Amino acid sequence: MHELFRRLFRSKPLAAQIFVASFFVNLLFLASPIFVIQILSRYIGYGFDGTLYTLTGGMLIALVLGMAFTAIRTRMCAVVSEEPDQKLQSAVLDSLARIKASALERVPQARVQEIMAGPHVVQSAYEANHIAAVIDMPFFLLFLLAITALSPWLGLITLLAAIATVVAGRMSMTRTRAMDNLLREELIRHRGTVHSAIQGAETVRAFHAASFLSRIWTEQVGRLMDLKSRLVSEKSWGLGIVQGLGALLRVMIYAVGAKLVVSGDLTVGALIGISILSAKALQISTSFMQSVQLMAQADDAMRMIREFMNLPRESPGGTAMKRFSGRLEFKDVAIAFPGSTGPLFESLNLVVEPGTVVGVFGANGAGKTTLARLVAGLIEPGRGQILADGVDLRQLASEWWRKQVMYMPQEPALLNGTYRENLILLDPEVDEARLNEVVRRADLRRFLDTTATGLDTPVTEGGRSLPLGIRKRLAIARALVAQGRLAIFDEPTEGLDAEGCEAVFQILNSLAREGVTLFIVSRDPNIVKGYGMVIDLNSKPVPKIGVVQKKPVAPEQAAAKS
Ligand SMILES: Nc1ncnc2c1ncn2[C@@H]1O[C@H](COP(=O)(O)OP(=O)(O)OP(=O)(O)O)[C@@H](O)[C@H]1O
Repeated sequence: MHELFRRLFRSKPLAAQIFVASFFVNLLFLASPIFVIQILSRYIGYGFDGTLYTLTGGMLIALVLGMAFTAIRTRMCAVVSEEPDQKLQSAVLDSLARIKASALERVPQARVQEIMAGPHVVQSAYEANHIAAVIDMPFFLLFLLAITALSPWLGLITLLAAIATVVAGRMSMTRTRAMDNLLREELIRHRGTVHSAIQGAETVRAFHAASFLSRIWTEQVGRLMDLKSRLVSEKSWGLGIVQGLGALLRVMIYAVGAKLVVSGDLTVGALIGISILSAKALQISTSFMQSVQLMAQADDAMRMIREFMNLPRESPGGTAMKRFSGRLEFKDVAIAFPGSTGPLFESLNLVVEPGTVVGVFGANGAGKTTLARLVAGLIEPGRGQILADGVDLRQLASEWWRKQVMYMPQEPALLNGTYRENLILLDPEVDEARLNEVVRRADLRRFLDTTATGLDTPVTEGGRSLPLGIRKRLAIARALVAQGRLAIFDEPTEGLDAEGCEAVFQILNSLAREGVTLFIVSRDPNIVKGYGMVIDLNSKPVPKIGVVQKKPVAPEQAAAKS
């Protein structure tokens, strides 16, 4: 409800107009019972056709006006949610893009998906008809007053029925809300399993994992079905009560009303009119409760979204230097992941002059990729500092820093867009000539020539169906578009064929010649020969630093020397 008022009173004039329109919508609804009462008591009583025509004409005008006011109100209620819905959508997407990678990694993917779907839940709850249903609630009094004016006893019965509807709805809402939350948690777990089964479809077949999967599946689906059936019976209990109350109200109205008619305190026409009015009054209170229930679900979705949006973010501000030379300094850098018994590495102290080729070396799991991600500014050290030209990476504007870095991750992922859109992410203004040059350097031309639309071919499923070598080449090209003074290549030749490896050597050589600082994680002996400096992460917990060449040297030159 708080969110509804927030949305509604963002524009006070609009809120006032909606209330005025709602007043007329409800007032005009009174026309039909009045018509019934008048027809029954006047026309049937006196048989004068003029009365019938006048009443019918008036009724038709009221109907048309009622429809017009309803349409106007619906349009205005839709406006109430337009901007907040759009803002929520973009805030969620913005959070997804800006939350620190280390924080995002701790949220299960299935939960992130649920959070991303949250704005749709909120949107459905705040649709125009639900907003109108809540605003209609005060006008319940209008109908109650009309009934009470005709018969206080029947007014009291209607009031009691409406109170019972709201109380029953409230009780049902409290019980179903807790169950809804349980169901959501269970669904998130189940979606995680589904996701891993889809991602690992090949593994499931190759390792006969179907029975393993089916055990987990059966347990999860069993819990889900149990929760769903409890929820359905809870909801149908609530629905049953509401329907029962509706029927009970009709019975009571006619039973008490009939007695009043017989005793001469009420006319038949008034009884039928009251019946219409009380049905409308009860419908207002029922719709109100249904909409409030949806809004409570939206509140839960909003709570999840808010928790997500409160996760630590990359700073939007920060320093953007005029020029970055490529000089890096590591001061007492240490990192440990939550749940691990000790640091992955610590006390990393090192100065990397511009143009140095730094090789990162270590066994599987030694922390090579972690170090590469630290330098790329994707994660932050637990202790110490990484300085770029003397400025801590944490103080740099992340957007600016990413443009200084040509980063090629070990497992490159693409976004669903075209190849071109993926390549120009860091520099959407890059000209065609440069793009073609980058494509040539990454040895992508041959592959692109096999496609009908070249760079404009769409990427689907994040590029997972593409051969690893092509994904790597695309990732290299994407990195090169940045044209920074620091290149971080994580296992650049892993999975590449001879031509691909050759293209990587050439790229590394030319970058080294241009004086770009190279940070390379690789076991490829041809690249290893080119290292000017080595960080050995096998030495635990303090990495060993080895200076292989005093001066920066390209891999190609080193290969020639050996
Ligand atoms: N986000 C994370 N959360 C928790 N632990 C992590 C995270 N990222 C990496 N690790 C752990 O840190 C250790 C080092 O991982 P990293 O990927 O840096 O190793 P690596 O040397 O690159 O390995 P490889 O040679 O297999 O590529 C591993 O034990 C890994 O499980």
